[in-house]
Amino acid sequence: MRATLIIKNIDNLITLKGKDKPRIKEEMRDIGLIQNGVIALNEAEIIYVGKGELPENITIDDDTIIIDGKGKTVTPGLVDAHTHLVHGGSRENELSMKLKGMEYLDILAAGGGIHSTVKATREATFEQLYSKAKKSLDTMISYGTTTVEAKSGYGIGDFQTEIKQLEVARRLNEDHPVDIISTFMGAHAIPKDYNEDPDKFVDIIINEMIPEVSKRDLAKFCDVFCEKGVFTIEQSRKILLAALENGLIPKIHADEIESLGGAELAAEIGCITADHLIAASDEGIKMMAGKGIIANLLPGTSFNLQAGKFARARKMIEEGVAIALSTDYNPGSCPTENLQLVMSFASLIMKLTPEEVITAVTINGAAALGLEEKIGSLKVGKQGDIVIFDAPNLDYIIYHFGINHTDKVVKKGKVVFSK
Ligand SMILES: N=CN[C@@H](CCC(=O)O)C(=O)O
Ligand SMILES: [Zn+2]
Repeated sequence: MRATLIIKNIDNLITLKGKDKPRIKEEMRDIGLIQNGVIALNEAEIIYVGKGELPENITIDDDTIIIDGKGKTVTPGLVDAHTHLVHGGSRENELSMKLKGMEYLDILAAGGGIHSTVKATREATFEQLYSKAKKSLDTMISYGTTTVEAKSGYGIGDFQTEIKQLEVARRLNEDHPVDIISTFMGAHAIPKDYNEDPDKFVDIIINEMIPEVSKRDLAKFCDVFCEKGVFTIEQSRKILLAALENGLIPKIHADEIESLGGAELAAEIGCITADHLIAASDEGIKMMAGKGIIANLLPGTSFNLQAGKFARARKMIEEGVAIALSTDYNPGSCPTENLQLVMSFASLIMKLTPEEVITAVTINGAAALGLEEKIGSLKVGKQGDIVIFDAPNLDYIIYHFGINHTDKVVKKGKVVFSK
């Protein structure tokens, strides 16, 4: 078979070969490392992965792109399965408030935080949102991210703004090399007009918004911010059950700040992921393991909220919960697109091994988006999404933190970023 692109002499080729399922426990440390590796693609598809030379049945010609992997570490394209990609404005004005001791939920309750991004997002045109999000996608791809989840959630009471966000994401998915998977998050904050009767807003989400998003095929997932002062467990349950009834896959911002029982609810409903989980209870973690719910952890947010608390990733792995890692890129609690930095935080602070970290941002990230059969590992037949790191080994990428190690990014068989 003809190769259109090959990468050869790869010092460390991390394939993540193995089952197309979320990896748990010791599976998270089995990364399918090949030294002196070679990989061949035919257009968007991987046609060979091995050691040494290409076999004779893989042919090359003058048009084949040949990349030398000497001194490099090669991995599957990184998956960022939790972002608030499309939004207006930025919130650096919150830094001085935080430095004075004001906390995230205090800023939100005072009408700032998410509410100020809601205002900026409502005021922004489609084109303004598009070009701001496109810039972020360009940054993400430069750090090796090839698939991104993008939530709505900055329209809240204003459904047209939610739709505008989802339509921007849809257009960017068509125009930009990064694949974007959309999530409807109308339940991101209680609009001020419904402060006295939040259940009325929940009813609108359930009876009007979710059916319309589903009918217009604007999102694959539905998310809710289940948190003290935001959506209660009971309200979150209703919203996620309505999502299921309308064919949207439920996921949840769970136990980010307070231990409300979000992890338990994720297990009860059968969410694809529960995200954040900084304050998740022992019981919640056990229940997630029992039901196979993926923990999508966001250590960049813990770092930025200065809460001094990170999700108990080691405990989760011991209990058999599959871990994914994402940026949570958003203008308030985690203003960074840099997934490599998140990988370093996960190891240096949450004590994951480099092998567990790379599993979390590849095959487990893919599983967090229901895409584990298509992306997340380098196997024959899978999509050719690949990162070439200018790093001699995996540990180096994580240990040498805060800089961009990407040399090249291949998306669907095409070089889409080159240093
Ligand atoms: N916590 C809720 N949502 C985001 C923050 C959004 C914002 O502050 O604008 C999060 O995941 O942390
Ligand atoms: Zn979030």
